[in-house]
Amino acid sequence: MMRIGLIRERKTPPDTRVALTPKQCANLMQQYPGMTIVVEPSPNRCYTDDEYRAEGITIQEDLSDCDVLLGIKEVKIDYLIPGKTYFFFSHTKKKQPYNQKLMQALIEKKIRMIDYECLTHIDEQRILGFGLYAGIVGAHNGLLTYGKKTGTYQLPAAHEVGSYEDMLKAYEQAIIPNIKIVVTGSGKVAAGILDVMTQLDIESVEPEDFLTHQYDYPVYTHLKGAALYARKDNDLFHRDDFHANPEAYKCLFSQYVSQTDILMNGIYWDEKIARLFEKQDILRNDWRISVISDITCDVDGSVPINVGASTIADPVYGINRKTQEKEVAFQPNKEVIDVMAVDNLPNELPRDASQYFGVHFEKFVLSELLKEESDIIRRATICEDGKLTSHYEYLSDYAYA
Ligand SMILES: NC(=O)c1ccc[n+]([C@@H]2O[C@H](COP(=O)([O-])OP(=O)(O)OC[C@H]3O[C@@H](n4cnc5c(N)ncnc54)[C@H](O)[C@@H]3O)[C@@H](O)[C@H]2O)c1
Repeated sequence: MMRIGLIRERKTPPDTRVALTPKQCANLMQQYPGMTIVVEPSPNRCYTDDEYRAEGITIQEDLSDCDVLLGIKEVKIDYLIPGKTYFFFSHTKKKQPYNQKLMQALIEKKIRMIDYECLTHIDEQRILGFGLYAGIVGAHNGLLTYGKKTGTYQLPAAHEVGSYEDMLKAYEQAIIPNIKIVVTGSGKVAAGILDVMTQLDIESVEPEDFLTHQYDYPVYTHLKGAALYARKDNDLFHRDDFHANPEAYKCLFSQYVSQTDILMNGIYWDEKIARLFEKQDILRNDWRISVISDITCDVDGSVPINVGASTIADPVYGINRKTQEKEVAFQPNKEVIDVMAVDNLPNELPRDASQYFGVHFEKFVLSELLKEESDIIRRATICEDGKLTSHYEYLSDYAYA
């Protein structure tokens, strides 16, 4: 017997995504007769309370009779119910200062905190995330921006269209000019970007050909691993060594800046990893990139001209190549590079993103949760019974302060 509650998102602005769609809830209750799923009402969720009711799901304010509570973003401390098992993105595993109080409250309230971000397969690949839809929306926004900046074609904004299916209908009319696109990354974001490239019939070409050929149709090349990084001492690339010693590697992107119209950035990045280019590179005479869709979206990170996250309502800003100052976007000249830096891209297609998330939650996580013992759940449990679990003891000074 397990009672699962879908909690209401309370951050401002409210996140509209949800861990399970109405249909997924109904299917799970049918599949597992001992399981009940109830939903806390919400005026903002991308699936309405009525859509849950229509599938026979109970809407209830008080979730204290549930065993497991599923959210998306950090739960406000006052709303944490002591002793429960919670799943959400807690953003505590890197000792994020802004969530230290939340971490301490999880300990105090003896909550079993299972963080979606920490659910991994044995090889450390993440199981759950919204990266695919970040990649899809980020690629779409990059193309939309290029069309608007150059006046060559128009695409509707993803959040105006509302679903990926309808976005694909818009692609049937879109004629993309003979541009060259670089896609970076090796995870779920990159998979989403590549999906859009395929849907728009943009041809894939090898990195060497991309650098040396011009094409009379739109093309992209996908840079990851050895095509993007090489050891400084011997020019080789080994994935495990790169993950362990990123400082020993240089980035090979610089040769692409003279051959690329749009950069779609979907890499994993941290401060030890070389940037794709340096700020002063945008002054190069051979600089060609006019749009950067920085889906990775670290401020002053792998894309050093990311000067801050933008919003779904106002997703793009310009960066003047000479002054490096922010300017209005979509100016039809080469002196301003347009940067798309939305950091909550999946919220543009929240119904698709939630559906995708729910499928993976059901497939890889729920079955583990129902087991007596699960390595996947154990590895992702940050704390329980008022203590950090052994995997997360490194958080002691942060969690018990
Ligand atoms: N803008 C947005 O709305 C948005 C949404 C989701 C994700 N993102 C960002 O996009 C980036 C990529 O996300 P993703 O979903 O593709 O990630 P992912 O976990 O699916 O893939 C990450 C990839 O990076 C590789 N990698 C390289 N060095 C690594 C290291 N030191 N540690 C871990 N992995 C390493 C992994 O092997 C993996 O292939 C992240 O920075 C993420 O924060 C942005």
